[in-house]
Amino acid sequence: MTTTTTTPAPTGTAVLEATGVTMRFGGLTAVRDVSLTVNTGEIVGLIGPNGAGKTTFFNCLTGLYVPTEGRVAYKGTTLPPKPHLVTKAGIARTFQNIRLFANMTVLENVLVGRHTRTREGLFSALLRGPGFRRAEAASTARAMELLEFIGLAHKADHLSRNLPYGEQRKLEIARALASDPGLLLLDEPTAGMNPQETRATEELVFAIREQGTAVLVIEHDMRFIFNLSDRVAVLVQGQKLLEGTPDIVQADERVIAAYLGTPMDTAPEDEALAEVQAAEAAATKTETPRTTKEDGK
Ligand SMILES: Nc1ncnc2c1ncn2[C@@H]1O[C@H](COP(=O)(O)OP(=O)(O)OP(=O)(O)O)[C@@H](O)[C@H]1O
Repeated sequence: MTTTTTTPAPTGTAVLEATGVTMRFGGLTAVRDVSLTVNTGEIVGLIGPNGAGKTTFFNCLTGLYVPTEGRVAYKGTTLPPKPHLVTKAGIARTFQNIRLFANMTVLENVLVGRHTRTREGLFSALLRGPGFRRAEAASTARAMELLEFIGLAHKADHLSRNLPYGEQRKLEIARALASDPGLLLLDEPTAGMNPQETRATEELVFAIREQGTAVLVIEHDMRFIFNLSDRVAVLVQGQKLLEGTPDIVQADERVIAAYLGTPMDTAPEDEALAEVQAAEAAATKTETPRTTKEDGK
């Protein structure tokens, strides 16, 4: 079978350009020389086995980590590695584990996400002058709009800890959207969801794209990712193994091998493919008896 590493023509201008991003933790290189572009109007999926470096890469994009090497640019401007400045620039994210303010209401949680878009400072807030009140009203209106959008407006005054799990995940997305991002990063948005909730999340992500926000999403649910994404990038052992349309990626033998845990060498391109094919051919020829394998002898 012939495999191709193809990146389709960009659908718009680049929103995110990560170039040669490397992140080392002492002796461990969690992300190695990864480049990735997300264009306006795109949903891009990022997949890879556990420990492949996906979240570390997200952390490099959002300023939580300062990459050891590489550059991250948003709409052509290099981003400073500071989370609040990255959010202010136009990139918002959700986390693998829910990070809501449990004792705040649904509306308040979304309002927290608005703070980077509110100009009013501390004095204005303390004095509660007309400027502050106008800004506060505008923020509340926008937050309510977002709650309508995700279908939680009727629960605006509920404590977030009382929401069912699927709604908490939705609320996290609303909070991220409150900063009016041009790019939304979702880290495993369907983790722990039932099939209906997953389906609803898929619809929500499409709607977010319709509204003009590009999306980069990490997911382990392959059906979700291949349905959703215009393009999928695969990370294995910190390196980008390949990138392409869902059709190309899901048919790629290296991806199948990586998910089955076949060890990869340093080069993720043709060398690795040759290794995987050679290993598979050897395994077919030897046909080791099952009992010997299970005994590990
Ligand atoms: N702060 C850290 N310090 C040291 N090592 C780290 C740190 N963060 C991540 N790592 C290591 O970097 C590698 C990549 O981890 P990362 O969490 O980015 O993978 P992942 O692809 O997101 O995995 P998963 O799908 O399980 O969430 C792992 O070996 C992990 O142990």
